[in-house]
Amino acid sequence: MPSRISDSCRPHHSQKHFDLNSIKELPESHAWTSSNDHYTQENSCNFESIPVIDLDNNNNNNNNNILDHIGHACKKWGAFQIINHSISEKLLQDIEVAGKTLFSLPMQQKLKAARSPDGVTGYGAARISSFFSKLMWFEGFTIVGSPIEHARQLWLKDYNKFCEVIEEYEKEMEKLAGRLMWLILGSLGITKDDVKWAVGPKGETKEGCAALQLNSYPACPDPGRAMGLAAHTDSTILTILHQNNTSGLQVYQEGNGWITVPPIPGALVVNIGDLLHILSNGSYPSVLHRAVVNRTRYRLSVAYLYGPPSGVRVSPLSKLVDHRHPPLYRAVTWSEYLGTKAKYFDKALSSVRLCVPLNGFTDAKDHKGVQVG
Ligand SMILES: C=C1C[C@]23C[C@@]1(O)CC[C@H]2[C@@]12CCC[C@@](C)(C(=O)O1)[C@H]2[C@@H]3C(=O)O
Ligand SMILES: O=C(O)CCC(=O)C(=O)O
Ligand SMILES: [Fe+2]
Repeated sequence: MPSRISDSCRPHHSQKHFDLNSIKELPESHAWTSSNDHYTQENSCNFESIPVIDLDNNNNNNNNNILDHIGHACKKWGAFQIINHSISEKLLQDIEVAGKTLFSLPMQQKLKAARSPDGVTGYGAARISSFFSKLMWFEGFTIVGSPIEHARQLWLKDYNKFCEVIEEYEKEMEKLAGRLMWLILGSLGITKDDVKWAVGPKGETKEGCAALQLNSYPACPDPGRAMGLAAHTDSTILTILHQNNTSGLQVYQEGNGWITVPPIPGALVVNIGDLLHILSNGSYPSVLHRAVVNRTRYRLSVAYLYGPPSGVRVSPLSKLVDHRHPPLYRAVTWSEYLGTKAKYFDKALSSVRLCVPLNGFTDAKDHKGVQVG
């Protein structure tokens, strides 16, 4: 990802680094209550979760069938799981091992690759921490492109395997993300002819920008009062998430509250991000989601955050705009939007909004009447 994205993310405060693995009692700094940022741990029971979509054409009657499923999932949930997606089990295992190896290093070692105050990549707390009064039970590592510089800081030598796995994962995810973007847009009746910025001279999908985020959630002595990763939407077109076999991811659904997304071996979760919300002119709202933690089990997730190519200004697609559906958002580059998110967090989408539509539809989060966090 280009440095321009790096310029846009400035944390508001620095924090002490806790070694969460060795803490036996939840510190006050990590104890969330209902008064902290509208925090609520209540989960809904007995509700269906996000759909599982089989990407293998042979298992669906035809491509239209997949598009219908995807369209329905995007409208109703803003998220879905995919199976038969072409990412091998081996690569998913390898990335898990790479993540675990990194997070099990001693703290002083991980801090050698700490994210700098105005940087994007490296080891650190959740970027959105500055918007909350309590700390999250979380440690993260962000990679953009080659991980080699950080790998050198972490290990000095023998980091080749780690780098190979990360690069292979990024390569495979880039292909899958492009394919998913076209499927999702296809479900809105959009073709390659309608999105010039995404198509190269030979009709190929242009390489987008992306970040790989490794998320670690150690077992927590008091999970009911802790928060893994507070509620947020991603600033992406879409995010592809791999979670290990410990549940924790929850999506928010109007009327039903927080719904757990169960880990399915080999499946990947796809989240609609804010830029797709903008592209679709509000038809496919970005999904509010969070991660909760577990008393006994370690949880790891790997998010591939996919955005448009550098410098591209994303705005509601003209095919989705007419006199009855005026454009709801102004054009933004990913870098600009990340800057907006770093400043306004859950108000970022509203801050690039142009007008209130005739049908009275509001932003996903306003609509849900939920305050993020
Ligand atoms: C490209 C990016 C999206 C992200 C900010 C970042 O520069 C790299 C990390 C991403 C992440 C992952 C966890 C949730 C999130 C809100 C955050 O704090 O860092 C997202 C950011 C985002 O989507 O805005
Ligand atoms: O760990 C998870 O399940 C969620 C991670 C996430 O939301 C993110 O990385 O953006
Ligand atoms: Fe996320």
